[in-house]
Amino acid sequence: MADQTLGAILRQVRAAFAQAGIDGADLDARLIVEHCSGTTRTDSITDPGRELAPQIIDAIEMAVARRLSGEPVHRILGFREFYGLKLHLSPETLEPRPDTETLVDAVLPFAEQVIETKGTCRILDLGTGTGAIALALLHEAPKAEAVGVDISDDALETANENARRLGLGNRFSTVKSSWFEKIEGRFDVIVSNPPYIRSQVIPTLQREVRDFDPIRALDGGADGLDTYRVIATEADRHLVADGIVAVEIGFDQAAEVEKIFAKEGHFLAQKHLDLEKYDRILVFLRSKNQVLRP
Ligand SMILES: C[S@@+](CC[C@H](N)C(=O)[O-])C[C@H]1O[C@@H](n2cnc3c(N)ncnc32)[C@H](O)[C@@H]1O
Repeated sequence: MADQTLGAILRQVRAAFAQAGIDGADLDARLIVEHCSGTTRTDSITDPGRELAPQIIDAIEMAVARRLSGEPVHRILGFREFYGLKLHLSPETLEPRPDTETLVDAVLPFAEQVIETKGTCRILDLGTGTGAIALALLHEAPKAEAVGVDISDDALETANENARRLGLGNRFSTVKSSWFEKIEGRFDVIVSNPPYIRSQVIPTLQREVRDFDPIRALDGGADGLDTYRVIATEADRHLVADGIVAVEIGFDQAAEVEKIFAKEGHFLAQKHLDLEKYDRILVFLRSKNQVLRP
């Protein structure tokens, strides 16, 4: 990189990403340059002539090479924002997606309703990954408590570390378990963004997802619905009488997932759309008479 000022480097990185056909080339360039140089967006506007030190240029060049080889920008940075929280990523955690914020929105009014009557709300997050869903709920509902479950030690370590950094560690605990296997007790809310991609579709996913998100976080079995069957069958043993189950689903899975839950006696209470207007979140109740806050 010949001109080593902040403005020039940003332009060069942006051009390299655009030429490689990277979606969101502008944003990725800015995130990488700001992260490696410790600058802000304001710095690039007010001080574009700032000289960057050689070790910063080296770090930017390395990050650019990783992005050009297909690694997603947040994997390179090592963290991603979710519901306004900075969450660290690790090799076995899924990068939390904006659509999953809808799951937090869907559950929050119910959690607040439970807190008003019971003083707390017990949440079980199945397949917690970075802890995204549980930690966002705990951050928004300061009297709630959550247990994050995962099969991956690496994910549980990362979720605990995220909880600690966010000051939520005293209300968050983790259990290594295959779904409900090692879970004891009952919860007001069971929430999950399970793996829901059909196994045969995985090789066709964008390389950013296929090569960098852990397969275990994506693969939902032959029809993508394996985990919904487990949750629908076993939730009853772990829910209080007026508890709810809220799950994220694939864009075309609403009817099938509703059927799986209905077969086990759960009533569909709410459907929530994602940012692209697909049914993305389903909320189930045990009783038709229960009233949920919208
Ligand atoms: C789609 S990711 C969701 C991660 C996080 N909740 C989020 O929304 O960003 C699914 C998670 O389920 C975990 N998982 C896969 N199989 C599991 C199993 N048998 N038992 C518990 N967790 C499992 C994966 O390790 C992964 O963290």
